[in-house]
Amino acid sequence: MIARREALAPTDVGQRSAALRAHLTARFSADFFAFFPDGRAKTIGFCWPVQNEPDIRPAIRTWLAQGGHACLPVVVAPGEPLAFRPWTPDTRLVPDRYGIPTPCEGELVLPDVLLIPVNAVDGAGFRLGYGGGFFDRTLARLAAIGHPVVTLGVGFDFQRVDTIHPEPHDAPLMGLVTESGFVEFD
Ligand SMILES: Nc1nc2c(c(=O)[nH]1)N(C=O)[C@@H](CNc1ccc(C(=O)N[C@@H](CCC(=O)O)C(=O)O)cc1)CN2
Ligand SMILES: Nc1ncnc2c1ncn2[C@@H]1O[C@H](COP(=O)(O)OP(=O)(O)OP(=O)(O)O)[C@@H](O)[C@H]1O
Repeated sequence: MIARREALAPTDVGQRSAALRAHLTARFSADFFAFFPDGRAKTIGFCWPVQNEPDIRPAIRTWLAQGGHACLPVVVAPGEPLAFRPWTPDTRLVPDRYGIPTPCEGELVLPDVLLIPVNAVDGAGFRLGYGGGFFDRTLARLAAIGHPVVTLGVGFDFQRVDTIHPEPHDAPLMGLVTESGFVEFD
């Protein structure tokens, strides 16, 4: 799946990403966050695109312009949950151990919504990532501290599969956004 995505031409990734972003920004309205009734400006956790992952950065800038907040994941160490630091267009990013641009200084925050790239995703919302277990450990940690988070996968249509053969540690996504629209999982 990674090889298929990396084989996409830049213009193709650009067009698919733009379509995906349109579905995303269409949800940046009251009903998207209706299940957060406390009126706080919400923090969206997103990933800096690598290896032809969908580029949702323009949608995040739209979110910031609407008064929202954003953050990026920080790999603290293998085997640990992810941490998160705030992101604005002025934030300095430094490649982490995997080469992923990462904010290396500043406070730690928690996301209310996690937009997480998928390498594959199945009909029940189970995600195949890069095999680090970071996403599942992070969700387990957020659940343990009682911090609610909405989890949406970000991917392309061809990455949808019948089953990724989930293991007990796998936590399903609540929804998925691709170039053709939104899917909500049970
Ligand atoms: N853009 C982006 N950032 C992200 C994620 C993501 O999925 N996409 N992650 C979502 O959780 C976290 C990073 N997840 C990672 C998980 C494993 C490896 C890793 O072990 N890489 C190996 C090669 C693995 C392989 O290809 O089989 C390496 O680079 O040596 C890297 C990053 C945080 N940041
Ligand atoms: N909640 C957890 N607690 C402890 N270990 C975990 C947890 N979740 C995952 N792991 C460990 O991480 C390993 C890799 O998980 P998995 O193959 O699901 O990664 P992934 O979701 O593809 O990776 P990533 O989210 O980093 O892209 C698992 O085999 C397991 O050992």
